[in-house]
Amino acid sequence: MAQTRRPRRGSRAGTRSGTPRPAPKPPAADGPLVTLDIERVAHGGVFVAHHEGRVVFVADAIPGERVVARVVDQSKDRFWRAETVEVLEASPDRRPHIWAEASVERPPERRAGGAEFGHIHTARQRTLKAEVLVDALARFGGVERDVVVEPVEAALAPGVDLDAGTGWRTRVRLHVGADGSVGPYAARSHTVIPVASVPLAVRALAELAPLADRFAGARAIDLVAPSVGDAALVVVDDDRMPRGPRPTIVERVGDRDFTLDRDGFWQVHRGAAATLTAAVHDLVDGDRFDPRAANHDLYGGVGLLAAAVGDRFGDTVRITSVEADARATEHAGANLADWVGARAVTGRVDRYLDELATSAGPADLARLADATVVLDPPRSGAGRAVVDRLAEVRPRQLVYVACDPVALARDVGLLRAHGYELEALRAFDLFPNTHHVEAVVRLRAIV
Ligand SMILES: C[S@@+](CC[C@H](N)C(=O)[O-])C[C@H]1O[C@@H](n2cnc3c(N)ncnc32)[C@H](O)[C@@H]1O
Repeated sequence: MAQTRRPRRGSRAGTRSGTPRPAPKPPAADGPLVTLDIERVAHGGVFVAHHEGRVVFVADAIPGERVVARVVDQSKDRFWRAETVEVLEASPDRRPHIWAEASVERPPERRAGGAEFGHIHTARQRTLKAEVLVDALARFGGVERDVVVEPVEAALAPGVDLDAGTGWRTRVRLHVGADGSVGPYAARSHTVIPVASVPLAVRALAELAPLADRFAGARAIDLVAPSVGDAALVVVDDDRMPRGPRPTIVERVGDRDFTLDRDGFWQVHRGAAATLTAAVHDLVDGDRFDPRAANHDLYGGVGLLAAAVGDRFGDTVRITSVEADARATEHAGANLADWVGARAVTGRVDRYLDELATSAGPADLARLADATVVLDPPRSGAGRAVVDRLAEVRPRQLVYVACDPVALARDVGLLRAHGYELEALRAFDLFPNTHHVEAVVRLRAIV
């Protein structure tokens, strides 16, 4: 079993920048108990109630329920945070939390990180995620739109239980507590919850998890199960481990293989890469696609979504993958090597677009205006600087892959202000039992 000392680069479920987040303030264990009527879902896996004119964000609840909750954070004037301690009137959509059996002490399932919807039946989880997306698009994007969150098969993972929403994660980060216990962080805290197994993970990782106890001196343990080859346990920041070459893994999507660093970014389960590839493949409008234009895959990673475009339109299509991580770009170049029109460049998207906007001559600008741009930014979204630059070079269609509804909605709002229109949207339940939802949208330049 090989180990590496290098912290993993950003992943959807971990720290996306690769730098550890500061520990949030621990929740108060002695806050007041309040009885609350749960009104609706909010972004971030919590639910909205009111108490004496104040908004309360409540964990572990379901709209329609009446609960007793402990207030764990009163530091803000306008809203409090609370955690359900007793359900007085339960929703028919409530079920035992998926962590309940795995946890070795109680009541950690109430605060387990990464499975904020684990107490809700899977179908209702999807309607709640749709409500979050609809609300975010209306509030921050100015778009009224119905949304259906589609279920996703976690392809080829033995032991996956689609109904329970378990057994799908191929990457898991476990943290090591001061007492040497190993497990995920509790929600909004750096308290480690010891778990005997990891219900969201594919079976190969759940089987590896108990071994993590042997690495109590490490800062964290990453469990990685690539679709090709064996699962591995990767120790992060353990000074006892020798430095070595950075190991690579192979992930297979359809009949394409992608090589990447074992600690590099990859989608969080096997069905996710295939689902997003298919969605990008379908959402690019073929009538507007110009194979000779300056097409781009921004935040390109190791070339997954560029490959989706190549698979649809042929490998003579021109496309440039732009990615900040030099190693990922190197892999993208190799992964797309059989494709004559593809190239991969290392760079931050904002700087790359800046340079493009200032150095492009009239012919380049025309090729950019005819282009299709796929973008799959980190959770914080593309943001104003990138959106402004994109709008300047004005590609005729954008296909935007987003893992955060609010960041997506904000960027859609900015793009609409620049004369883009949201034309198509699909949303996927790539992360059952968590509050996360993935959306793929197409926008077109209208003016
Ligand atoms: C959500 S991942 C998408 C990767 C790829 N599209 C895929 O599906 O595998 C975001 C990628 O953006 C890269 N990244 C983050 N910030 C960036 C920036 N400012 N400029 C360029 N790439 C960035 C990360 O290294 C990561 O590979």
